[in-house]
Amino acid sequence: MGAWFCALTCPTPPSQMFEPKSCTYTYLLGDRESREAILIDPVLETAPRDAQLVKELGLRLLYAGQCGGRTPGFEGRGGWGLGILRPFCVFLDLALLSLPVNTHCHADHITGSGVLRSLLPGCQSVISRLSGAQADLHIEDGDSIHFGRFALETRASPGHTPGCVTFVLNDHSMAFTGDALLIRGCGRTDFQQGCAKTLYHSVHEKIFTLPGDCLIYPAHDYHGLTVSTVEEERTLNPRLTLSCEEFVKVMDNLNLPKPQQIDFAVPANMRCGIQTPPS
Ligand SMILES: N[C@@H](CCC(=O)N[C@@H](CCS)C(=O)NCC(=O)O)C(=O)O
Ligand SMILES: [Fe+2]
Repeated sequence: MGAWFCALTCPTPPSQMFEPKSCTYTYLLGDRESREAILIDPVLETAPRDAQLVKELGLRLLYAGQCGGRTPGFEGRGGWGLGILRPFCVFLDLALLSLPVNTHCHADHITGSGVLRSLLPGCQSVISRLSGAQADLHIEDGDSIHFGRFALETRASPGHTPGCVTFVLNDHSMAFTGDALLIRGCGRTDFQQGCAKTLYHSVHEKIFTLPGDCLIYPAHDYHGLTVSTVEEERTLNPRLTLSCEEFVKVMDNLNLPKPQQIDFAVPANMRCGIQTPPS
């Protein structure tokens, strides 16, 4: 496989970038040939680290413009933005950018997307339309985000929030599940219009239907775990192996403390994590 994580010289095993305060994983994926890259779930505090890595790796500018149909960069089912056709990808020699995409409107940290837009000129943020959050580009179920020879397929996986999506690499070798599916766990459903029944169906229909050896990369881990597989979670996840009815009961009785940053993270993330949001 030609997609790599984080280090050009280290295609395997994939590495992840960690933000310790919220235990968030940020993933950098790129195509060796074109140098186009995508950042999944960047965090405000570690955005400078991510930008530095993008620069060190000599990534080319991936410019995400609004577009009305099929473009070299995006293939969506519906119309994009205002339907104005503009090129999605513009390459600038040694430009320093990748595309930050968010699996959902996070409650526990402020997204790094807004800061990355400043640190890496031309960088544009992506989130699902159903999140209701502001971004340069809004994606929907079935949309593909291309980077070089690769693409991430967007699979709507609501339940933790209504706008949650899972990104699946086009060869189905890895899935970035956000907070829908965590390793031996799943996202809570007690805020942000969460719904346990919806989450159960999302995971079973959109993630557990992937090949058993598909790698699962979540947005968080609180136990030091880094990666799982569809087969592992299908058989070992203590919540998602229950019946839907039992799952709902478990989720209704988690009694977790609310995330420390929720009161300011959610409003900020609705505005791309910055005070001056993209229009
Ligand atoms: N203690 C953390 C918040 C932990 C938390 O609530 N995590 C969420 C995912 C981020 S919105 C979650 O869904 N957890 C599920 C679980 O079973 O732990 C903090 O204060 O930030
Ligand atoms: Fe979350």
